[in-house]
Amino acid sequence: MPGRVMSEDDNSPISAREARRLFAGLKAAPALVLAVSGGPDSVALMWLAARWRRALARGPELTVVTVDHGLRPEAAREAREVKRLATELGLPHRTLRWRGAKPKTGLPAAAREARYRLLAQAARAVGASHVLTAHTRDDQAETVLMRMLRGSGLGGLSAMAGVSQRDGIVLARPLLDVPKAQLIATLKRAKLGFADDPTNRDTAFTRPRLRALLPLLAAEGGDARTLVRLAARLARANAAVEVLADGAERFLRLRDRDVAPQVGIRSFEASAFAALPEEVRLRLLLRAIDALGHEGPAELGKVENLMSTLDRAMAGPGAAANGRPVLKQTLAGALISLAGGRIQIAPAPARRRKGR
Ligand SMILES: Nc1ncnc2c1ncn2[C@@H]1O[C@H](COP(=O)(O)OP(=O)(O)OP(=O)(O)O)[C@@H](O)[C@H]1O
Repeated sequence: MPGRVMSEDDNSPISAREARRLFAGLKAAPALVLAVSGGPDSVALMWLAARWRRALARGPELTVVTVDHGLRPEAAREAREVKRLATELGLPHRTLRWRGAKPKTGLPAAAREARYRLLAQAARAVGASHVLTAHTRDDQAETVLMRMLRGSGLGGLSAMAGVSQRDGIVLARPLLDVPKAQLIATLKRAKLGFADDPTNRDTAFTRPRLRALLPLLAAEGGDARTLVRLAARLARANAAVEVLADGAERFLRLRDRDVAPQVGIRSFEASAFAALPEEVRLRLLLRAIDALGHEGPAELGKVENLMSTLDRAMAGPGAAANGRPVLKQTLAGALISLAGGRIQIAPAPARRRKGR
């Protein structure tokens, strides 16, 4: 099948009308933090948000925040450049530094974690309800691809949500359906410069390597739009499974009404649990382990292994008999046991905790 040809719209600058639609849900917020690295996407976000806000009689206060991860010598200069642009647009700007030890492995993930923590702190400091990032449709497609290669579950393959919560702050991605090419066109039209972060092309990292694959996939018909559509469909299925898991949890609790609830312990009747669909059982285990374990979140693959072990133990002799547990296993700081026909999930004893 020939590759999809980009529509003209994919390359056109974003109009004021289109920007009003992108930011429509944010009008009533008291204040917004714009996360701006100085790269093209986030400079475009800043410019579009400033233009949108100027056209409103009343609307949220905007504050631009740049995080300097302390990893590249140019970062401080780039932050100053963002400040200059923000000031030109009449917006206040703050630079926040990631201090402390940097890990030797998993540096991009640790930097991202630190960045979101600092952005949430900045939002609280200025009374903002939301942090806005400039993730684009291309970023979303890369995320889908990364997670496909990792063999992620439904939740992971749903990729990034347009709106989510983090540390009590709403994380919004208003440009998630916008192709990067449109942001570049917007910058060109506005005659705005931006920083070129070489890490984005550094093939020592997975994401840039996968980014290079995207044109090849597009030539086979799997362009960004297709990958993003896949993520949206899986997000829908994922939301449905979550609702089923809510219902199953209520059902199991109802069946448990004769059992005195113990604080900090979840317990399911094993036969009722076994009758549920596999994906729902996995969610229930994941939820209980994440809620009660102290090393979460649990890895999906490990919970899948645990469930196979549980299935075998439930089918084996002695599972329903009272007495010694037929299974006892720790996972992500939670202790899972099967005894007397019940599955029980509790915090793992302190002495089993990592590093103690
Ligand atoms: N150092 C940073 N300071 C503030 N916000 C950042 C920073 N790095 C990333 N972000 C935010 O997170 C979004 C996605 O991050 P990602 O690493 O994909 O962006 P980037 O390639 O560094 O920069 P850009 O998306 O601006 O081109 C950015 O669009 C931006 O909104």
